[in-house]
Amino acid sequence: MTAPLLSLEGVGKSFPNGTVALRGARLNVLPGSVHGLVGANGAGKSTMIKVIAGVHAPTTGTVRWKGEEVVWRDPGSARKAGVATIMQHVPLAPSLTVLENVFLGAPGPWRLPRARRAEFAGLLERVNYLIDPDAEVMDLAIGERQMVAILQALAIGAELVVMDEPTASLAEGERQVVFEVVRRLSAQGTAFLYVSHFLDEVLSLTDRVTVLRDGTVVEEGETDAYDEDRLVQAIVGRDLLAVERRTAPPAEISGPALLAVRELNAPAGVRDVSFEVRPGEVVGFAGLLGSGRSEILHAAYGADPHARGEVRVAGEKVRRGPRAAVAAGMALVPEDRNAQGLIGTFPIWKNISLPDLPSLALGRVIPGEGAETERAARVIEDLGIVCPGPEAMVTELSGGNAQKVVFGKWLHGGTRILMLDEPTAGVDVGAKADILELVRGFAARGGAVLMVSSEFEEILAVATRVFVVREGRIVAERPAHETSEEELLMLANGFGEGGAQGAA
Ligand SMILES: Nc1ncnc2c1ncn2[C@@H]1O[C@H](COP(=O)(O)OP(=O)(O)OP(=O)(O)O)[C@@H](O)[C@H]1O
Repeated sequence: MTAPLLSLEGVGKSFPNGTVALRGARLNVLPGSVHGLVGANGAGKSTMIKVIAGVHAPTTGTVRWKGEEVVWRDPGSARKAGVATIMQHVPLAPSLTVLENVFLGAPGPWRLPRARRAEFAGLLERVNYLIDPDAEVMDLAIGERQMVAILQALAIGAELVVMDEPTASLAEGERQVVFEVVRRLSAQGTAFLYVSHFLDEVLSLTDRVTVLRDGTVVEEGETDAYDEDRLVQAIVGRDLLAVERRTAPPAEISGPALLAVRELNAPAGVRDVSFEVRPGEVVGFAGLLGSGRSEILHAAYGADPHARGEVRVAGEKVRRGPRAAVAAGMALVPEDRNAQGLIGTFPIWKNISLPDLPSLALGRVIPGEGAETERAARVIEDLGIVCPGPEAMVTELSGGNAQKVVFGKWLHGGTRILMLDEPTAGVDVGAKADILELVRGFAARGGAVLMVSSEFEEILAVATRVFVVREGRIVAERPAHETSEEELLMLANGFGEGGAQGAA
């Protein structure tokens, strides 16, 4: 067998709070290979990446690079050795240009425009991609930023590129570009460690795969030996019950609208949107990235100060603004949950109680008697949040588990209308099924749900009705049990008959 480029043996990592994130983990990344790393939320993937990137020192075990034992005490040492790590929230300098970003970490004087430009052109040729070197990074789409990060890795001569969920927020076309580049560069000899919850990506892109569960490696081998079922089995440690698609019309949904939206317009890209949602309904918004699907949710919730239109909850007009929306029983779970959903310096229980903050004594640091800890414990249980308990700080959670906290805080309490933007982004296959079940249960108890998802399969699994969104408008409406992923995709792309504006 080829000697590994990077290998981890018996690597353990414990955090000061006692959490053991890795125990005796191993990994062998072969030169020029694409190696998949998968596991449930909290399994230890990010911790392993951080050990490789020199962010965390392992508590036990050894790291070998090209056969030599190494101790990388900071990210600079790993980078110098040839390991580039692209984290999920790509830390580029937004006010610098593409060219400046690409050579930010490169050795030598970087203000030598002419030489740098020639080098830049060479890098573009290697990846077969075009991007304006003088564009400012803040103006780029997420997919383009991802490419800048890859170019940055190449500029420092990385032999191993570690990518943490690189396609999580990308549109289909952009995902394909990333795959293309990974394939191309691995053929040229660059190795990749690829972390993703999208198992279809892992199956089609990687040569080898390692499965982590509870900090230990439970499987490793050539990807060809796996199919999706076997990977899921290894990840969650049990067979997973698929969330069954609705094949029949939902039980009679009647009564007056719980949410009525009229003539919603916003400069962010919402045009003449009107619709109603009744108690018990789950309405899916299917559209491509940039179609305005998320903007509609934000405008209806009152999070967009420039939006105009009328929003009524149970017949009562709601004033604009998140405060009034929450008071009316609306909850928005945004896609970017880290930035918008959680307070890092608060423990889990307090984050979960946040929607009721006015009723909490300010500055309290221990859980209140009964209700609050109980609620937090229930959310932890319902969503299978991996954590030491309700007192754990949210900064100590894995990415997917932190997302579950944001989702969970709205599930209990006074929420009647749940607006979900990509509710399962970043959560593992097991938790995905749990979240979809909870969405169904919330509606069954008389709530109304609005859900945006780029995975149409997921919309079809829980929605009762689907609105297709394109260019800021609802261009078609379908009962979920009468449509298919193919039809939704056609409509979202502007093919097929338009259909009525989706007023209920
Ligand atoms: N700084 C920290 N302090 C304490 N515990 C931590 C810290 N960082 C991570 N953990 C814990 O270590 C475990 C592994 O977390 P890690 O982030 O590696 O999981 P992951 O596999 O990347 O999950 P996800 O898919 O949700 O991103 C989790 O139980 C997490 O709560």
